[in-house]
Amino acid sequence: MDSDDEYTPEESGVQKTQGTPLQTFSLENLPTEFVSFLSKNEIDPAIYTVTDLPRYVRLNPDPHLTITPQDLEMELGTKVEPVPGLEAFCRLSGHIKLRNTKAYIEGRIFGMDLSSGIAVYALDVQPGEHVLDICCAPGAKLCMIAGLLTNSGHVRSDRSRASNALQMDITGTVTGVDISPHRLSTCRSLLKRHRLQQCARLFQADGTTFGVMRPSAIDTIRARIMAGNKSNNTSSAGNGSAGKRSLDRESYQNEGSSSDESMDQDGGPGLEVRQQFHSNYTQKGESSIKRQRATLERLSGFSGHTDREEEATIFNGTETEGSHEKLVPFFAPKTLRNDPQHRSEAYKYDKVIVDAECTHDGSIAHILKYESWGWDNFHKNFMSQNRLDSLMDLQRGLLMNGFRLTKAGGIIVYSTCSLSRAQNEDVIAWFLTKMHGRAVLEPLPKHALGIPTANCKRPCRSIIADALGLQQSGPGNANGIVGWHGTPEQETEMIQFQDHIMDKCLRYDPLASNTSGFFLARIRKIS
Ligand SMILES: C[S@@+](CC[C@H](N)C(=O)[O-])C[C@H]1O[C@@H](n2cnc3c(N)ncnc32)[C@H](O)[C@@H]1O
Repeated sequence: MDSDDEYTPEESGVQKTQGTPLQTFSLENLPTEFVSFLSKNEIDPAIYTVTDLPRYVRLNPDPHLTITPQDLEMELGTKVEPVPGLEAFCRLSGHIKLRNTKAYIEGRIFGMDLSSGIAVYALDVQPGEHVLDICCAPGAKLCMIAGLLTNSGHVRSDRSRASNALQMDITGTVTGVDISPHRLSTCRSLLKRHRLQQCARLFQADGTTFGVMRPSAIDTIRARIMAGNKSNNTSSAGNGSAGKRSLDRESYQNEGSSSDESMDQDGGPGLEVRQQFHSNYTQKGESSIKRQRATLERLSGFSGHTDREEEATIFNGTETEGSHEKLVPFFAPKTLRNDPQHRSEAYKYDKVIVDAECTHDGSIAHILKYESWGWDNFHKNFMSQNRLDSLMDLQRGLLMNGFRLTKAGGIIVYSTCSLSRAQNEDVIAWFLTKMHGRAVLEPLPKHALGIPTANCKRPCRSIIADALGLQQSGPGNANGIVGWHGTPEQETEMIQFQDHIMDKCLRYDPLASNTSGFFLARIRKIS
């Protein structure tokens, strides 16, 4: 829950604001149930003493809505420093309430933590791509994705004609899904305030079963514009302008990874971070896939595990064309409103972000707000036993469905603002095991922007063994839960698999990184 400024007490399930958050905080104020949750999940309560984390804003890159750091500094009356390497992000010195500022009301800035920005960069959004954001509300990441699709670096900043604006706005789309209608309303308002609504549509649905593929109606419009631009370009050869740019854009789409270079000649947004996160599907990637698959095979000892069957039992949705009910969007611009909602493989998304519902324990600012909002509300919202019991299943279901809706070769980013192992490394370990080589982790830079990350936690071996269908044995712990013990060879494979997850995923925590707590995994869908 990074965009704290987007959350009202009501959106957090609290009826009334009873004051402002404390600037100083004593650990003794934390409720007993929460302390026991932290202890059970090996989360250091000291993270809640870091109450002076820097605040970040992202400046709207739209030239009509932009503001310079200098002007923002004047308006806010506090130091505003651009974050080197992460264009449009600025660090604020003071604890300003952004909601009431002119820059915020006019859609010139977004409140967003750095770690969330890094999650979006891990998606490596390219012009023309179709992105799905599962658990999208209130919408900080969705707006950033929409901005990357419509304001790609220099392209929009010098556009001069209306037709050019249209052409830029439809080169890619983002589809947001959330279960909560009032959070989706906030998301819709954010999109409109920041004038990003042309490429975005929203659905109120359960992200574990949502089945609407990327919009297809847009293909016809795009083809028409591309054809028009080609002839424009021939007739106006030499004079630069709109036609030339549209061809450039077309070649970005055709050339795949080389698009980065062409985009960034003039300095695209977040160049440095995008380069750090960009990882090509190269020979090196392929050998890593083979290694991951072989490890799982050796570990499972030919347990007869069939991932396709498993997947079929998890999903009850169908991916075939045929008669189906169309889902009415919660919000969609005219161009995307009457989409036929094709269901076939060809309409899967290029990139999917699953910013999963979680216990939010890493979001310091949010947790500390309950000091004034009332811990009872916190307990009701996040700590009730029912919720905790079903949360990991929900996260697994969200990730599985995100995977299902991604095209082969596409990227899925899984993130949470929890620091618990169960909601992060364990979900990833379970998922990779179930996918048995059809999904692989891609490396994420441990020191992007020079921000140190915390060590990842060792995923639970019983969960991995269970997912692989391996027999659990041994004396069992105090609760009677029986652990897994393998042959010496299997033990080695198990450790390698756990190390692999710890090595490839990222954790930010307030003590190590001086950011909100955040977990991130980048997954490539192989087939
Ligand atoms: C961590 S917040 C997402 C923050 C958001 N990605 C952003 O950047 O602003 C988690 C969201 O998951 C939503 N959610 C919870 N259960 C869901 C489900 N089954 N399907 C879809 N969304 C769900 C919640 O309503 C909440 O808005």
